[in-house]
Amino acid sequence: MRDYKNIYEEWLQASYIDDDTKTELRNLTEEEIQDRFYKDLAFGTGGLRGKMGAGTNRMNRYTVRKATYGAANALKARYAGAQTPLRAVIAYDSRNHSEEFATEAAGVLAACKIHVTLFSTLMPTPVLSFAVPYLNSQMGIVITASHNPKEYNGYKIYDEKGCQLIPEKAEYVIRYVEEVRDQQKIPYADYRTALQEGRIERLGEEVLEAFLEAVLTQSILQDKEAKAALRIVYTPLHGTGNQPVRRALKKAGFTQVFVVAAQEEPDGDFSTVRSPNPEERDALNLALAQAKHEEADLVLGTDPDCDRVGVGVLHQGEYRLLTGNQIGALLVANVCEKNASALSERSTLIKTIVTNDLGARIAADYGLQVVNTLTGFKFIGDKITEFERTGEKNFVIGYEESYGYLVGTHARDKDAVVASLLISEMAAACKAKGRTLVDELELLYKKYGYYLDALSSYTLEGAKGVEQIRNSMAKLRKEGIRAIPGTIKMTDYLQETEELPRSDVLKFFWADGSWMAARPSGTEPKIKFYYSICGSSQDQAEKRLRTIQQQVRELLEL
Ligand SMILES: O=P(O)(O)OC[C@H]1O[C@H](O)[C@H](O)[C@@H](O)[C@@H]1O
Repeated sequence: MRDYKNIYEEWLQASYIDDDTKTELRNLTEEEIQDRFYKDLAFGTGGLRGKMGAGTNRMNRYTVRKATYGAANALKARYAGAQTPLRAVIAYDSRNHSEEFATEAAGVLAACKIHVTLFSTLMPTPVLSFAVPYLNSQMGIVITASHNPKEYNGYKIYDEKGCQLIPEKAEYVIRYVEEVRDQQKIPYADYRTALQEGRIERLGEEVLEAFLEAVLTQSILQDKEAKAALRIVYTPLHGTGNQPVRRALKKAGFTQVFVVAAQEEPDGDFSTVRSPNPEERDALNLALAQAKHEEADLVLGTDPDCDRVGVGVLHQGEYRLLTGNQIGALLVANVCEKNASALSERSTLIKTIVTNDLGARIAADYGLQVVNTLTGFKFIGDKITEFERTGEKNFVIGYEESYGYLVGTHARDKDAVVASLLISEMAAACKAKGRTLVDELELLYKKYGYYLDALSSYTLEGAKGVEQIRNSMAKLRKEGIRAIPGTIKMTDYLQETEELPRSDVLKFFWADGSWMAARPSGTEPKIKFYYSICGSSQDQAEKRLRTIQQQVRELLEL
């Protein structure tokens, strides 16, 4: 371990470290000092993500400045000799310190002679993705830790198409970030002066309007009466979705949208929710309670940076939460149906290898090609760019089981604004026929067979956790096929496959098409198990799922 105490002392002595940071540092226990200084917060393929606080292993203004200086140098190197002036767009979410970190990043870029458009207010990640090419910029930065707990923040970088950096592009930037060794040498422009001089510009409304216009072009339902009849309860979970989602729904003709008042305002403490992640059942608790009261047909909840959306549907008097796989399948069916006449042999669905196959089956029925990527929407975004370049395929829809969907190419990241619009339109069309989205899903199951999907994740923190995850993957790799009854094949994505880069993912298959995948999370200290169980009925599939889950738990002692 490096001499963390020495680095701690350096921070305490350094003239460039502010007084509040020093006070925070002086009050740390020995254990905390070690945790905050034993390493630098790694700038990985997803950018920076970590707990906020003072120290080299935390998200703070100094680690943000360092990452930004590296990114600025990488951008300048990449565009060396080009005549175009360099421009970047910066967005931030509702987290504590997000706006401050965004301003810090702007100060560094301005000092590096890169023009900055900094949003004047909090903004969803998909709007940033849209804004980068819209504002003729070469780079985008979003300050957000997405759906992580409140202690966290993060820093993601986008390329000139508005796609989050794929690993090879990120590695190029990482090299430049690692070269930044002396914090004192990082140039920094005073924010107010740079603003006055026009090196930093703040805007928002015009870009958001253009984004919403692009979103509205994806509408799949014209029936105004049907839209006006749908009752929706929406929660932005204290994040960036509030304005964009409401405005998109309003423009599309939804007049009965009730927002959860207690979760409407931005709040970096996410005070009314255990975790602002719509994947977690209880994230929608307040919205579901209000929905009961309002007799709403549909419940929508977006995460803090509004790239994920969770859905509840009133069905036979009860609210049923749909999974990401289920929503994805419904979207595929409805978007293909609506655009059937425009589809061609080049039309393509993109999904990840841990997303189940129902959507792919439906897409294939409409003649779509299906492309699978590794986990991460950046891989889906990058495929869209590739399709544009080669002209060989046309993007129709992309989604992941982790509640992220994109229809249209206005953004290159998952977009909970367009998804909220389309989900509401699907629900409205159903209601007009006296049905619900759950009925619609049952029809799909009837046609394509029953698919039960489930995710089990285990949080294993710290160095010990890393080791436990590594051991579990190794054991599964070695013994899985023998130990999990009925499996007939294992694909190991660490081995070379034809179409995908190597990745630590294992997938086990059963003869009837059911599968289970295992991988360490790339964003949280977790090992994740994804199940896709085929069956003749829900009961049968659920029973089988429970048995397999038990077998996996016993094998890995989880
Ligand atoms: O399973 P993980 O590696 O933690 O990733 C889970 C999800 O995290 C983020 O939301 C990414 O944008 C998604 O693309 C990814 O699916």
